[in-house]
Parts: sequence; C-alpha cells; structure tokens
Amino acid sequence: MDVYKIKGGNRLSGTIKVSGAKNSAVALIPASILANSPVEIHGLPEISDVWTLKSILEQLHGEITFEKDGKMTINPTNMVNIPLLNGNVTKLRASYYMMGAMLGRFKRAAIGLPGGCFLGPRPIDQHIKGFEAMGAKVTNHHGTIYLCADELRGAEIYLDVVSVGATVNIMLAAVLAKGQTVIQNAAKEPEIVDVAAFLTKMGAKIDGAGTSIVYIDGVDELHGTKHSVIPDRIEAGTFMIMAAAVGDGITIENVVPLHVEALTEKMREMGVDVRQGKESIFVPKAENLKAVDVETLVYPGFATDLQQPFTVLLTQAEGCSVITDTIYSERFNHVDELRRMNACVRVEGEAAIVTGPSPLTSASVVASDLRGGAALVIAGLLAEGETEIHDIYHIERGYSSIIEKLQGLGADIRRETIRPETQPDPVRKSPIQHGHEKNTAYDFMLVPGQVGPSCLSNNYMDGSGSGHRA
Ligand SMILES: CC(=O)N[C@H]1[C@@H](OP(=O)(O)OP(=O)(O)OC[C@H]2O[C@@H](n3ccc(=O)[nH]c3=O)[C@H](O)[C@@H]2O)O[C@H](CO)[C@@H](O)[C@@H]1O
Ligand SMILES: C=C(OP(=O)(O)O)C(=O)O
Repeated sequence: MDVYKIKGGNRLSGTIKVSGAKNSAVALIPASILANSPVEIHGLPEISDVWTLKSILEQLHGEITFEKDGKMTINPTNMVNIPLLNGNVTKLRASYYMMGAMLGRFKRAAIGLPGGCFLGPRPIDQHIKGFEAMGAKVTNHHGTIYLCADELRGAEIYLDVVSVGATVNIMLAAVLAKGQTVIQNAAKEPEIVDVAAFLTKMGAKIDGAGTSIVYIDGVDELHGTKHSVIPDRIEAGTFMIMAAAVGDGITIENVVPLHVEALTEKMREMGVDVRQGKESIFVPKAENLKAVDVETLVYPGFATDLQQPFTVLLTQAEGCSVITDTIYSERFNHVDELRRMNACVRVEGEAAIVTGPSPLTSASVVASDLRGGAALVIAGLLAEGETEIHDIYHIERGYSSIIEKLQGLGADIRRETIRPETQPDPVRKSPIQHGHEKNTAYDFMLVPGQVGPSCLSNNYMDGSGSGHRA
C-alpha cells in the first residue's frame, strides 16, 4: 500500500505546469468511439481515470496507443459492443459517458453504474431523462444500466438541475441522432465547450456549447480528427491555493486565467495579489490573509472541486470564514482529517466554518476523495513535521505527476510503500474503498414497465456489430 509522506514547512518557489483537463479528457476518450476513423488527442493528463478509460475502450476492441507526452491515438473502427459490467466502469465517475457514446454508436449498451468520488448522492436521472426523450429505453437491472433504441431522435430536453455530466452525455447521444436536439438549462463548464469543439472537428453540428441552451443537429457519420485538450482549471486552482498557502512566488503555466476567475477574485479578496498572464498566473508570497465567505456554484461560479483545497487556505486566514457547497452538500469528508492536523473547522449543514489562523501539525490522514486528498497535500506542505496520506489512489485519479511537480518547487514529498498493518483504523478509510465497491449513482432506480436485459438484440452479448452505418 502506497502513501505520500510530506515534511511540511518548506517555502516553495519556481514554476509549475498544469496538465490537460481531467474532466475534458474523460469525455473526449469516450466521444472518440463515435468516429469512423482514427482520432488523435494531445495533452492528456497521465492520471488513472485516463488509463481506466483506455482499458474500457480496449475491452471493446478499440486499438489505442498512449504515449509519454500525453498523445493518445484511438482507432475505433473495429470496436464491438460488449457489456461493460462492474470492474473498470466502477473506478471512475466519467464511465457514465460510455452510455451516451455507446448509445450514439451502437444504439444499445449495458453499463455498470459509475464510481468516482463519494460526495453524497450523485444521481444520473437527468442523463437518463435525456436518453429517454431521444427514444431510448433505459432500465437499471441489478446495478447495470441497459439502454436501447431502434432509432435515436432529436428532442427538446430541459435539465431539472444544471449538470455537466448530463449535458455532455446528451450531446454524445445526440450527435448521430435523427434531427435536432435542444438542451435547455445546460451546464456551461469549459470542458463542455472543449468536448463540443472536438465533436465539431469530427463533423458534428453543435451550437451554443458554453451557454445554457445547446443545439445539436444530428449527422449521419463522424470522422477522425486531431485535438488538444484544454488545461485543467481545477489542477491550476489547486496550485494557486497551494502557492498562496506555502509559496514564496510561484508561476503556474498552462492556465486559461478566465477559467479560474472566481477563485482569483476570492483570493484577491483574501489579500493575495494574484497576477494573470496570457496563459499563466503568478502568485506572490501571501501574508496577512483575511477570512472570506465562499459559495460553490455552477460555472462560472466558484467550483465545488476547489472547495476542499480552499478550506485549507482559509485555516491560515485571520477570522471566521464560511464555505458553503451548494452543489454537493455533503462534500466535507476532508474536514475530520484537517481537524486531526489542528485545523479549527466544523461542518454545519451545507457549510464548513473555519476559524484561523491555525498552525497545522502533521498527522496520519486518509484521503476521502480526489479533492479531499489534494486538500491534505496542501495541509501537509503547511504542517510542522511529517504527514502521511493514505488512500492516495483518489489523488492519482486527477493529478498527473503530482509528486514530481511539487518536488520541482522544493517540496519535501515522496511516495512510499508501507506495511498494511501501519494503515489507519479501517473506520477512517475513505468511503469508496479503492474506487471499486461503491457506485455513486444509486438513486437511479428500476422503473416498472421499462425494459431489462431482454431488450438487447441477439448479436449484442457476443459482441458482434461495429455500430457504424453500412
Ligand atoms: C467527470 C466530471 O466531469 N466530474 C465533474 C462533474 O461531475 P458530475 O457530472 O457528476 O456533476 P453534475 O454537474 O452532473 O452534478 C451537479 C449537481 O447536479 C446533481 N445531479 C446531476 C446529474 C443528475 O442526473 N441529477 C442530479 O441531481 C448532482 O447531484 C449535483 O448536485 O461536475 C461536477 C460539478 O461541477 C464536478 O464536481 C465533477 O468534477
Ligand atoms: C468530483 C470529481 O471527480 P469525479 O466527478 O470524476 O468523481 C473531481 O474531479 O473533483
């Protein structure tokens, strides 16, 4: 079992480069199966979510190469439709994109419920609502979602909640559907714009991505293309927070400053002189941080994915801060771990109340989820003594080469294999053990009258049929 060991107290400086966006990458890879010729994606992050999706596509007989510089070539032409049950799909949230992509290509799919970070309930009812509006029959049979359609037809879909996953998934299903699909109350995240740009290069007709109404006119086929993934705004934001916490002047490269505007403004309100370049951000040494209140919102609001790392910065600010998560009201599993490190934080309803400044001290802590883990890394860099972080597989779902990148700034951090008996008490283990056991979309229930596995055609289970129109 591997852990991170961090000796805190070093002031960090230098330049750190952001990788390609996880939340784009995990949609672009499934999207590539809609093409009838090879696709090349550049700048993918080397994270476990990307490796898992590569394996999923290989399960479907996709021919894939993934090179060191983040270039992935996907030849989807000989792919076959095989049920994706448990295993890989439960290791990440974004396996739900295989639903839209496979429905688009094969018109049917059987896919286990997704995994990903446990942040409280993470239903996928809006994805299903979209697929059904397009004519698919969908059912949940013992934790496997079965989807099938004789023909996918464009539809008007109003999302009851603004959902990144549902917006992208409906786009994936709609690009090869007959007629026009309109997504109302769509999410506007930059990753959605990136996926739309990719699909457009493949020949799709999409308008309005990045606004609350997206129009998709179905086409007969999509072809291969080349695409570079946008920079990861959450990784960039994590580095900005870290720089304000322990930096003596850090330049963050490969950032779109507009994508982290809400964080930038909050940091400035705290007294951090964040300086924006064209594709970089400089965070000078920050002193006398002031407490602020923060509310997470859909983009362009303050990202929920930065709430947990930001909580650590608030422990260093003078006064009382309130950070409310309106997207995931239970996203506070990191708080108990931070308290073990001497942070003065408590959870009240949908908010964490942070009183500072508190000098942090080292402890043996458990990463509850991806960004909770990133929060502990920042806390470890701040803390006196050696902090040991367990369940780091969460962190490695989303941060590419984190150890090497932080070492490059002067951090004393290393990955070490420890004996299992030195692990923390099992009750403090993260809610998803190794990302496999718990799926997070548990409240999409079987609806009586909907079809089950029997809707699958005879040639489905044996994997025949490439899905491309003859
Ligand atoms: C792989 C990926 O891109 N993950 C991101 C994506 O997750 P994900 O796509 O899962 O998040 P959504 O945008 O769908 O969720 C937003 C809110 O809508 C609710 N909801 C969502 C779908 C649905 O069918 N029904 C429903 O009620 C969710 O419980 C949540 O409260 O956006 C989240 C919110 O920015 C980020 O934290 C995740 O990093
Ligand atoms: C919640 C996150 O990821 P996922 O949706 O993949 O679980 C995240 O990136 O912070």
